[in-house]
Amino acid sequence: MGMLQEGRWVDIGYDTTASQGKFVRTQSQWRHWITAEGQAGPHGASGFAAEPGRYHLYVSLACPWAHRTLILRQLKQLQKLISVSVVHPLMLENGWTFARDFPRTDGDPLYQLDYLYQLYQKADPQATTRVTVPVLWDKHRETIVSNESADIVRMLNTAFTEMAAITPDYYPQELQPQIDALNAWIYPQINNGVYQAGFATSQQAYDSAADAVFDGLDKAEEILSQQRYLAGEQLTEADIRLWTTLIRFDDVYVTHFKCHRRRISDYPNLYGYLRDIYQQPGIADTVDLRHICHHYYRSHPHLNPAGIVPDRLQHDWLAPHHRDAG
Ligand SMILES: N[C@@H](CCC(=O)N[C@@H](CS)C(=O)NCC(=O)O)C(=O)O
Repeated sequence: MGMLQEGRWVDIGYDTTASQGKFVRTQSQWRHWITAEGQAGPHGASGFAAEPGRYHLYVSLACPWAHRTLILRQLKQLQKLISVSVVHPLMLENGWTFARDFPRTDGDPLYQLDYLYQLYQKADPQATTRVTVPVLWDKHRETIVSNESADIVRMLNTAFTEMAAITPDYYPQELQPQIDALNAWIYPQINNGVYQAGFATSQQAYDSAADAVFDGLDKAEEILSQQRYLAGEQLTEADIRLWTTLIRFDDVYVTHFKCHRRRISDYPNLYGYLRDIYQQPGIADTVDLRHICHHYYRSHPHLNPAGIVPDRLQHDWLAPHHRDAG
């Protein structure tokens, strides 16, 4: 693991000493928006108009944040408009790489680079930044539009409406306050909470992160005992954001991040909901447990020095979920 410092790659891990053993995720630095006409979005510069073939999405199939963007690309049927490529699952001293010696990796189809940090250097030769996926890249201007998945999800939801098939709106106006309120606790308690539990370097930081994770899961279980999805009967962005953590939970977060108090398969509603979303068109294709398990168990030598990948759980994610029974 490492980062760019004034344009140079330095192999350093996350420092938790200044935060009493607590893992603090850094803010994404590229926050422009693709919009229908290229007008500026909620922040960032203008000039990123929605055009077929202009943008490329670099993802890891292991990463839950990248996974959100991949799912939106499927749900919004943007496959022909936005190209995608998959990095190698191992993230070690060179960060994410474009190595091809693992199934379903694509290398770098645009510039044949070796490492993702070289793409960041291309966008800004002087950058001081972590080098994260997803990256939404503009092939015309040869720069990063955004490396913040929460924003990418929103722009994929709306920017290409004029040129893509008609699809549902996953952040509909009338549900926005409710979705924002859900994201406001699901992100810190669950999405980022599992990382805070896993990367904690003090008992206290671990204890409070694990409590937050399971409080959050209990709360989600309760909501989903009343209704099919988090914001009601309609699938929204909030569900996709929760779901990419749930699908990794039993295989990885239980063991590797010590979130072992309960598994998702112990919660009847969360488990049915996990299967419900898994079974929707295009979603199962975005899930790759080999990438997920090899990434986590082999990319964090401080947590798992021998890099042993546990044997596989037997999931039946295609079993009936009965959540559409009404
Ligand atoms: N805020 C970012 C976070 C993305 C992120 O942290 N991705 C992880 C992979 S799961 C990563 O690339 N980490 C590399 C690093 O932090 O050096 C987003 O949601 O897009």
